Amino acid sequence: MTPKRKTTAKIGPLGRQFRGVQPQGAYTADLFWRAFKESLVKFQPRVQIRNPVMFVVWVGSLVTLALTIEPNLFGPSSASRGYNGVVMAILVLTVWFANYAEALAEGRGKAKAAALRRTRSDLVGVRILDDGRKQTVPARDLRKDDVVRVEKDHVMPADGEVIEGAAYVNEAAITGESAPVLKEPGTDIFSSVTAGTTVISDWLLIRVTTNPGDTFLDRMIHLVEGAKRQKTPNEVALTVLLSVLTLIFVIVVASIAPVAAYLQAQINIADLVALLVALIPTTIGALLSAIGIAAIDRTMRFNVLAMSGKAVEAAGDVQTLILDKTGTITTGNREANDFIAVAGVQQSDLVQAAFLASYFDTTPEGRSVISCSVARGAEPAVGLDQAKGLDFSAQTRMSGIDLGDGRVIRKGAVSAVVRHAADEFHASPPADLQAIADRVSKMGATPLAISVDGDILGIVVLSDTLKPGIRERIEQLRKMAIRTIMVTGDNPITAQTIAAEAGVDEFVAEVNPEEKLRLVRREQSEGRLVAMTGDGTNDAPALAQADVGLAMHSGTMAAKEAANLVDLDSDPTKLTDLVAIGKQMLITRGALTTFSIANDVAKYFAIIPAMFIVALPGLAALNVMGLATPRSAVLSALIFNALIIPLLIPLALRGVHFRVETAANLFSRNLWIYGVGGLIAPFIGIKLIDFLIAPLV
Ligand SMILES: Nc1ncnc2c1ncn2[C@@H]1O[C@H](COP(=O)(O)OP(=O)(O)OP(=O)(O)O)[C@@H](O)[C@H]1O
Ligand SMILES: [K+]
Ligand SMILES: [Mg+2]
Repeated sequence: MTPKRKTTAKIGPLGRQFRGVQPQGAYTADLFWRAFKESLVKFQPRVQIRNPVMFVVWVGSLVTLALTIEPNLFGPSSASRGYNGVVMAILVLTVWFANYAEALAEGRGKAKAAALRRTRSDLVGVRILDDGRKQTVPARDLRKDDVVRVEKDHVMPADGEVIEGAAYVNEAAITGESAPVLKEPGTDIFSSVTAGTTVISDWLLIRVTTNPGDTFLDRMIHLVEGAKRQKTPNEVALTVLLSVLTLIFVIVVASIAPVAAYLQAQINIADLVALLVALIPTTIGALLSAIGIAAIDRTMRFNVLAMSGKAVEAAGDVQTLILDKTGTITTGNREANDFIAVAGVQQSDLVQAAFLASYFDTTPEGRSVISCSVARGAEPAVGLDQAKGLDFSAQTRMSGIDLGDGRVIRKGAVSAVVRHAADEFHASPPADLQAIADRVSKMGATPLAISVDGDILGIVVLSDTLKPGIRERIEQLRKMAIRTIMVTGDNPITAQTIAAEAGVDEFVAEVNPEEKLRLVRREQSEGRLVAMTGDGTNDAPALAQADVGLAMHSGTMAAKEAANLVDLDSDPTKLTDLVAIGKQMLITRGALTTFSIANDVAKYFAIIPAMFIVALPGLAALNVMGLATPRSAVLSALIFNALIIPLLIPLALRGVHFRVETAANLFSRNLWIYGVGGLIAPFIGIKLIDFLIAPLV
């Protein structure tokens, strides 16, 4: 059992139509300055070659550099040194803008990674040797199974498991959440500690569970830094498409030279380069990687760690969302608030049995049963010291106690307790039990049956409430054509009530963790991309199988390792935010690709007539923009081509405005805005630039 119970029901972007609620990480002057330095480093050929579109521009700037030095390098040319030099300068600027966009997108991740590195660099641990001696060693010398003692105000040197002591730990360095967490031995979650967190009271004895380099902190640094950032599948596909487009334009432009020679039209190589750069999709080529990095950065500001860009991208394409009932759709603070005895049983006997059944039950449900039963007069019985507790498990759906006097008390899902009574005591359930349970379930509450030696005394009512806003969220998911499936270990009637209240498309009740895995597989076999959340070790297989697996940081290490996203706030409803972030990234990419390609059409009308005006006066008809001179036409187109990049950087980093609507609506709206807008903008922009620079050239 894991406490995915968060009292706060945070409703993120989707609930507020995404706009204006993105976490604000301001771009500081320092970030701009760092990005500037980084952008210069990116001029290296081995960086440029990774982006074929911009690489062509980069090569173009070398060619025009050569022409600036020797204008007649490729044969007699009417272009002056100065003209070639200006073309070169604009091309260098174009490459630089692309470098800057990427550097700016990477900046925050790098800054965060640097902070995490600092945390890691000065970690030391006090190792306890077999003979009991203490030895202070740097964290990098600690190995799996070493035992270390961590005192108040010390930073945890390694990931580990508490084996002795109890202390409050501040995990802010990792999770950003400064509320201290109590760590103690013996529980799945509360006994695991993370390197980089600080003990703020008492002391702990820790058994190290990871070797240096494998800690969660190391993994975080690795991820955040994106050092080995891999292109996502869609990004690769788009890069290939843009490269092919670029190659086609290289061939087209190269074939202009012989045509011109045949027509005896003298054309300048610098103009050919300019034409090529204007035609290839430089806008999206320059901004593509920034869009992807910015999306990962945005998940990070939501306090979600993405194991890869692929996970964020997949979130945008998800078609099925598998959501837990308790703690995801409902607040998960299931509270015992009533006891209903079956006919012939005293209410006080039921209350007392419920109390005893929960005596060793440390789950929130168990503690709640204790406090409610104590309020109604239950009290510890004699002989509890010889009693043996039975922990709750999602498999058995029961918990309980075996008392010293031989009594066996059980509490759990009604079907589980009925089976237990039949199997162990050959007892059949009271006649009115099912009716009481169904009545409770119909209200959306969870009935727990209590049995003593197979006699079922009645029902404890665990009530739970829907998270505020969850219904709206699910409605929005439906509008985006995402199927929602609620899974729960609870009984079918409670499940149905909650499912109806929340408005999910489907629900599956009485599931155990293996069935979650099967459900993920079933959806995938029907060709859908599946997302799910989880926190327990039991959830790990399903998290690994899902296309998007979001693990809770409060969960077990196994779950976190299996998932491709980890929520440091442990708020499972964030899955819906991640879908929004992923979708927004895909939409931004699509919109800017449309814009980029539409944009290039206009430049063709500026440059072609300018190039051939002398040889083919008839082409003047193409000069629809009425640009001043051939020179100013080429330069205006090129300047516009460069300037559009920085103008669109904010949009690339922020993402285009995202609204919940169907894919078809979205597509046609974006086609209008970015397609038609992309067609018109350069006509205006180039004309304006031409007007400004005409007197100068
Ligand atoms: N502490 C407990 N002791 C005994 N029975 C419990 C306890 N907690 C839950 N149960 C019973 O076991 C069932 C299954 O619990 P489980 O945690 O697997 O699922 P759930 O919490 O109901 O749903 P979800 O999968 O949405 O979290 C519950 O519906 C309830 O009937
Ligand atoms: K272009
Ligand atoms: Mg549960």
